[in-house]
Amino acid sequence: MEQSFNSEILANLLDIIQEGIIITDKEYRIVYINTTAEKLLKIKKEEALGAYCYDVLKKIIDKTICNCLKEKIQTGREIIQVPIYLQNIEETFVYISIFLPSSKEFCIISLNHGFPFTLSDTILNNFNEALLVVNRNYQIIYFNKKAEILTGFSVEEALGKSCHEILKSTICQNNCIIKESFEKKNVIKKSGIFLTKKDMSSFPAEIIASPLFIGEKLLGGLEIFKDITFEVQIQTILESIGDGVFSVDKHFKITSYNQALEKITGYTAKEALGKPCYEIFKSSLCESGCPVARVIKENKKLSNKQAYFIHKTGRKVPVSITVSPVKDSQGRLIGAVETVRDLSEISILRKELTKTYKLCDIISKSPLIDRIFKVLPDIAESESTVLITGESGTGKDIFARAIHELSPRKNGPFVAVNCAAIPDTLLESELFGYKAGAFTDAKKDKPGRFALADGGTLFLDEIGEIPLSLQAKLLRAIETKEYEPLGASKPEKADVRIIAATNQDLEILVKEGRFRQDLFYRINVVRLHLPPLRERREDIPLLIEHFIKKFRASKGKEIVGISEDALKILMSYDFPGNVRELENIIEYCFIVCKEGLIYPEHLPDYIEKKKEIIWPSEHQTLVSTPKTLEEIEKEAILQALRRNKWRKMATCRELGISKDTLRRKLKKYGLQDNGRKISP
Ligand SMILES: Nc1ncnc2c1ncn2[C@@H]1O[C@H](COP(=O)(O)OP(=O)(O)OP(=O)(O)O)[C@@H](O)[C@H]1O
Repeated sequence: MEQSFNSEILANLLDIIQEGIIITDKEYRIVYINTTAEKLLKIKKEEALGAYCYDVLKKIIDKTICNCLKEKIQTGREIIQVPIYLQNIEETFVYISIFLPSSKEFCIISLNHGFPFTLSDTILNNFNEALLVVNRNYQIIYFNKKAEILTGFSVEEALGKSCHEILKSTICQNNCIIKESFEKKNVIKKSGIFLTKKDMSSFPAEIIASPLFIGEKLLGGLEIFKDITFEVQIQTILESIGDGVFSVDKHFKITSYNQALEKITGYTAKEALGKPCYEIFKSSLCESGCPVARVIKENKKLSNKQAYFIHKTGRKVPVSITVSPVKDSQGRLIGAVETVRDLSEISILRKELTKTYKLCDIISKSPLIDRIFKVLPDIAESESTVLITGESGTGKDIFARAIHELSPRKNGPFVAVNCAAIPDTLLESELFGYKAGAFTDAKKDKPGRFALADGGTLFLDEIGEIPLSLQAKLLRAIETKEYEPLGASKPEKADVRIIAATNQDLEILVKEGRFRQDLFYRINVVRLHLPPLRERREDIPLLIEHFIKKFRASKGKEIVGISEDALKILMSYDFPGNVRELENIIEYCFIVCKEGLIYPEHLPDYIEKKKEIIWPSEHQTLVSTPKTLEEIEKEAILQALRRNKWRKMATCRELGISKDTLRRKLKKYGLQDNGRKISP
């Protein structure tokens, strides 16, 4: 049968090719076997010729495979490139192809020295990544289509070459990745390596190298490489922006992660990549309303959602996040990208802006008040007499209470006396008490405020109103801690700390001879001046909120805040009655307003009219246009009230009218109805 192939040239040619060739007759008896096939099958030409091919092959091919091949040949079917494992000494893999010419006169069996792929060539060529396979000597034995495109070398140029000649990567010389994978017997992945193409241009690549073993025996290795120019460009962009950016796949695994995020979360990209996003960010939204899940589900962008992350150190980081869906080239959803803005600084600034100081029941955001807060504990700690000055309603009373609360006397009584509210004739017995029989109505002993305040604090409000006749006795009581109740034969002791307050200028009263200088010096040991509300307008919104809360609780009305317009009006109002006036205004609003927000129409009328008629500014002349006598009188009373900080008694004194007359005039001009509290 050899004669059928009597062309010696053909026989010689077949003999030198690297492919094993066996030719059988139609009975599948071997009529030709070339040298490569002899070597591969470990059989001598003489033994093989005339033998049935499957008798020869089954010695080195797994029986089941051999039977399967036999069956196929017998049914006349061709076999192309089936990888088979030869159980010869070298234990190699070969591709077996069996061609049956149409005449079916003979059959050609070819044995390709191949590699143990279970994937067919078609699959490998359609593989998305460039792929090459090397043998143990780093010679390329497989090179797919993508590898051709990426490197510019054809498969013919690549096969048989050493891989470094084709890939020419920056790590080929010293850090050969495939060599490393052989040594470590593991898959190695490297990114940011530059590969040089056939045309000498280069591109950044990611390479995965894997050794190929059969049992313990190293056969070679494969390299998968891809051009990551786009990713590098994107990464460069991502690194150059200040916001944190990361992307996740559909399973919430982090696929990219920029440097800004490392700062926000404390986790490096290395720690984060490949992890589920909730493990890294631990956001306040992770469990309840995961925005990434929502975006993936609804395929819709989500903007500026406020949340916080937990930093690696456990600190809460306030953030604003925007999440967008990510699609592949065919428009299929493949994940999401999230941008993260760190709001820490903004919230620090916001906190700074909304910083409020609170001490006991006093709230403020004014640095002027904060300065007082800072010294108040020390003042409280001392036993010194304190003089609190400030216009009416600025908070002298609550500051006095705060001093008491912070002092070592806090468990003792706090007794307040408004010296202006008690008629001069009664003030002495009110302060010092009396003994039974001291005067006609004195049936039994009555302790005074000094006695009641024993071991605690006595707050003498409006101390400027104390008549001169009583000032000497008061001075003695403060200095010696001893006093004599009316009708007493001997002094009594009272361990009292004095806090005095006034809205008058005591120095002027001293000059005018209406206040004793020695008493003034005695009480003016520590002086606190409370600025009027118009000098700390920043407190207005805060106090409005405070009073709304207070009245909401006590009056049970669902008033939740103040409208911008109403706030604007109050912000530009001068508040001659200070915090007390503001408190009264809000209380008035709680009567007029049903629920929701306080609007301008809920504010007392006089506030809007103040500049026109009711509250002329201090510099406005009384008679700028012709006025009626009544108008002049009304304005004169208002000016006097203003000068006397809205105190009736002082106003009466200045105008030389009685309290009754003033009361009538105020009623006549409707001044009581305007919401302003006028002190006695
Ligand atoms: N900073 C503040 N925070 C909260 N409430 C305040 C503040 N300042 C004043 N108030 C409230 O305003 C009202 C008036 O304050 P307070 O009676 O202390 O003023 P005052 O200066 O003693 O007035 P007067 O001189 O007329 O006696 C009180 O209800 C008080 O609780």
